[in-house]
Amino acid sequence: MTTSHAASQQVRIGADLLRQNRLQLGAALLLALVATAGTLAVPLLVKDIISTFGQNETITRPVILMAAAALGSAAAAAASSYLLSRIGEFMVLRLRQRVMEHSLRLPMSTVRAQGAGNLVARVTSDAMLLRAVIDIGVVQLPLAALTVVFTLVVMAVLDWLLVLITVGSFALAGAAIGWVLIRVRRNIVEQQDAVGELAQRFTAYLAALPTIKAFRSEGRSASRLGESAQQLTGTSLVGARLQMWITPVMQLGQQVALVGVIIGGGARIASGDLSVPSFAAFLLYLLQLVSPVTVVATGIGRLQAGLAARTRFNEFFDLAQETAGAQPGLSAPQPRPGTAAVTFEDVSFSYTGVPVLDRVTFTAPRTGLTALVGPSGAGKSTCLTLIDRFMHPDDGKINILGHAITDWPLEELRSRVAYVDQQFTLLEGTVRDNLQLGRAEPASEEELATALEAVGLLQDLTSLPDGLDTTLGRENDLSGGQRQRLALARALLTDADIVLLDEPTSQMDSINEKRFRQVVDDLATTRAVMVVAHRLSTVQHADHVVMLTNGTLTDAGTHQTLMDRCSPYRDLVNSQQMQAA
Ligand SMILES: Nc1ncnc2c1ncn2[C@@H]1O[C@H](COP(=O)(O)OP(=O)(O)OP(=O)(O)O)[C@@H](O)[C@H]1O
Repeated sequence: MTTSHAASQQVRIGADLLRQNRLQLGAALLLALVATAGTLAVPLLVKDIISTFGQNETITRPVILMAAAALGSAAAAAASSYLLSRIGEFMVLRLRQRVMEHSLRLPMSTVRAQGAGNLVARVTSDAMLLRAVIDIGVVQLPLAALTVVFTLVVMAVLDWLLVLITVGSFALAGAAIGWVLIRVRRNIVEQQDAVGELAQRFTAYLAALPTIKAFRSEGRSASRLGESAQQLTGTSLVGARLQMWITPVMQLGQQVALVGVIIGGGARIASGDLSVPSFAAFLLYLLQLVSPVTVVATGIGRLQAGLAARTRFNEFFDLAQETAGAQPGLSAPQPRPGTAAVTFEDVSFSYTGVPVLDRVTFTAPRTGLTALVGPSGAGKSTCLTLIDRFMHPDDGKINILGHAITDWPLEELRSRVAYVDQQFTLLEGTVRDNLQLGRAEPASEEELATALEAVGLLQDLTSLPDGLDTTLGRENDLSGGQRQRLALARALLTDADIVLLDEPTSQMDSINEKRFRQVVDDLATTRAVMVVAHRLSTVQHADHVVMLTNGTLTDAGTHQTLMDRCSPYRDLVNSQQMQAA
């Protein structure tokens, strides 16, 4: 059963905005209307001033009115624009928060398929594009359209024939731009895909930087990245070639209108159908019309970009989150007494169609150390990831603490399983944050010290510049072995019933490996500890050994039983003893 957040996660800009910003949006709209009214009033006031000259009256009043209209309009426009920016920023904030949370709740396979860089591009550039929908679409565009209509109405009152000339000229330009805008939207989706692809490749190359440097591949890698950047540039240039027409075509429309209006207006004045002040006001309106008409034309282009970004967000929010397991609301199951910690029954699993585990059956008891051994690629790590439900078996049954794995709500399952992966991952955060990752409640100083002492890290970490509050990840990093021991201390600080350790001693020296064995033995007295290990010395004393070869179970039992009856295991042990000798 998947958590079907999809429908509720969709980006519904209109509904979202109205719900959360009703007052601010109303104020922004009102201020924008005031600004537009002020702008519209100015030419009429100019007409009054010209008429006043003819009547030999004082012009003080219309001049003051005109100045007040112009200044008031500017102030209202500024305030409206700030309010809109504010609404847009908060919408982008909420969207970014949702994208990041949704990304973290996706299944690992989906995150791998999407690529980290692609997800980063959503939070950065896609979110910025979507902001345009607020900046432009909510107030500016409707208001500009309204201004155009009002202006045309006032112009029609001044002279209907000249308005027909104006509308005809702009309509021709509009039709040409409409053709362009349809293509702009398609191009913007392609551009955003290319931005995601570039970010994805760059992130992957940065993650592999030590290898790139070690193999002197900076130049070759840079030129491959350059190719991705070139692809993006190619797509962006197609967009630029489309968009370059918008403003010139609008200006052309305006020039045609201007010439037509001047010729037509001249004829109308000569025939006595139009007064000079009205013609002056008409011309001012015509000049004023260009700005809102251009806002409409370019605004529709930016709106298209925002809507294209919205489509990408909706596709992203359609990705199903991790399966939640048991129905929400049902009380979480309790471990069944007397049952094994982990049971695999005929479990099969494949990565995108390639079989990795084939009907694997084994049991890990409730307490004690279970070792998963076998040649490289046998499927040992895959078994651990299935236990933490990062992935699902294609077939077979996995039971955890007496219940089918899917009967556990995901959160509950993971609170009962502590997992130390092969990369002994550290988060960018303080040592303390890293240690407490699996805990609901913060650990006391004493608990932290005990866990660090147990893995032999107390001295190393307390002598860092800020002790346990030192931030790891950028300037301060730990050695491979220290990372491994910190990851183990993190598992010690949880009260998980099952501890999964994937290659936990691969980077430890012999002193720390010995210490590790002691820690694991102590842990295994009260919990189930499952260890994947290549170095059999780490796990030879295990209560239970499970050997896998090529995705199938070879044998399971104590070390001695397997030595007696399982020749592949014997060979594995002997080959390591020979290497050690
Ligand atoms: N993300 C993945 N996508 C596709 N195939 C994968 C993925 N991870 C592992 N595999 C494949 O699954 C098989 C089992 O891998 P797994 O890591 O479980 O083996 P392992 O026994 O732990 O190996 P090792 O001891 O080398 O760590 C291998 O053939 C591997 O190539």
